[in-house]
Amino acid sequence: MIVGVPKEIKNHEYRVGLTPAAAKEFVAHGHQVIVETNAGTAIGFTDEQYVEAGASIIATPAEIFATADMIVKVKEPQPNECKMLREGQTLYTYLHLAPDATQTELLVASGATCIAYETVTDHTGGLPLLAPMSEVAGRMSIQAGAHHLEKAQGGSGTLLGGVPGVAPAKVLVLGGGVVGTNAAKMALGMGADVTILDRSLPRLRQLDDIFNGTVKTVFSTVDAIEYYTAKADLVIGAVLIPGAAAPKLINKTHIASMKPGSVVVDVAIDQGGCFETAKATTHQDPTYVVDDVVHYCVANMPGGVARTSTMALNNATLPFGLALANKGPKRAMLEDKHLLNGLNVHKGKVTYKAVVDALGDKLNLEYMDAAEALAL
Ligand SMILES: NC(=O)C1=CN([C@@H]2O[C@H](COP(=O)(O)OP(=O)(O)OC[C@H]3O[C@@H](n4cnc5c(N)ncnc54)[C@H](O)[C@@H]3O)[C@@H](O)[C@H]2O)C=CC1
Ligand SMILES: CC(=O)C(=O)O
Ligand SMILES: [Mg+2]
Repeated sequence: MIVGVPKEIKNHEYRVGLTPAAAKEFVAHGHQVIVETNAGTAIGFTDEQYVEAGASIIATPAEIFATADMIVKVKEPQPNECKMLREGQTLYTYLHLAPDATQTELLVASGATCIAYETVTDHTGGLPLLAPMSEVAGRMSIQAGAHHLEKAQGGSGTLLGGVPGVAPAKVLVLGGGVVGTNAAKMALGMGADVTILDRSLPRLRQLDDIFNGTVKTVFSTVDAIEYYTAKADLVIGAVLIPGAAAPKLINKTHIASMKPGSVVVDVAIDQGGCFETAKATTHQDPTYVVDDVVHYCVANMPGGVARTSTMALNNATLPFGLALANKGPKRAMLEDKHLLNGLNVHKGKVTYKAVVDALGDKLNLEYMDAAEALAL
């Protein structure tokens, strides 16, 4: 199979779909790998390294999309990329379709087989291709929050850990999954006073064990959200219902109740965000202010530490990517229900229920079971 790796084009996105080491694995399995020139240069993966790995360097994205059987990316395809996809071609990348009608419409129109990293599952009920980026974004969320609590960044001038004689800042983490756990680790490490809200009691029990009582765990209710948000210096939005639009847990009234100069980091913004006041921002212009509360809502946070993120992402995506290439996408998915869960769009059919729930009426979409769609 010909595996194509275009350069990412989202704002300040320097990650790349395959590292040279991953490209070498595909070549070792008898595949041809084509990489757009300078796809990884910004993070130290040079064209020469890809050539040494056995890949070919291609001048333009148009040539990659025209030639490749499978496109391996990081971020959701931008409109001009969607328009280059075609039936019979596989797209393997993050998609986040539920909050994105434009992309969904374009992928349906393309006829291509579109596999979303973020909905591939594992036998523990986890999301193995989302997890590495959630680890990164969770850790970064505290760095970003601490930075924006500084006066010069619009914050209240609060140090997360406090100092002897001055109490630490209060950090509220909404959602104690991968992002939330990694955020809590960093916040604790900096000496903050951390509370995690989740609606899963088993998860709260696990968190209590993991943190050995050093974080407060609270069952997520409207009342708890109201109470803890008003007291927090920093709120991290980290909830997820896989593949679905994020629930809006924090409304305008909650935001208005916060202290001036408090900071919210909506990591869940890639699924539409869990703050009513959130809108996606970029690394170039990451924040805006609503009711004196600084909002940081960067939809591709791991792109900020693109070298670490690319290696972490490839560790997770490589085995599934090789299965797709070695067996062909159809057989690979039919033989692995966890990979099949990644299929969101195939031959114009939407095969992920939560996407149809979010956009079905607006786009006139009908849901089709993934295995059934693969038989088309
Ligand atoms: N902005 C960015 O650059 C990035 C964003 N993300 C996003 O971060 C979000 C979280 O991802 P993960 O931590 O991997 O998900 P996860 O599935 O590991 O954790 C989500 C947690 O939210 C909890 N939850 C769901 N509904 C809730 C509610 N109503 N109240 C309280 N808790 C609730 C679940 O019980 C679960 O523990 C996702 O939207 C993901 O796409 C991930 C990586 C990068
Ligand atoms: C998960 C995601 O959206 C990202 O890593 O950019
Ligand atoms: Mg206020």
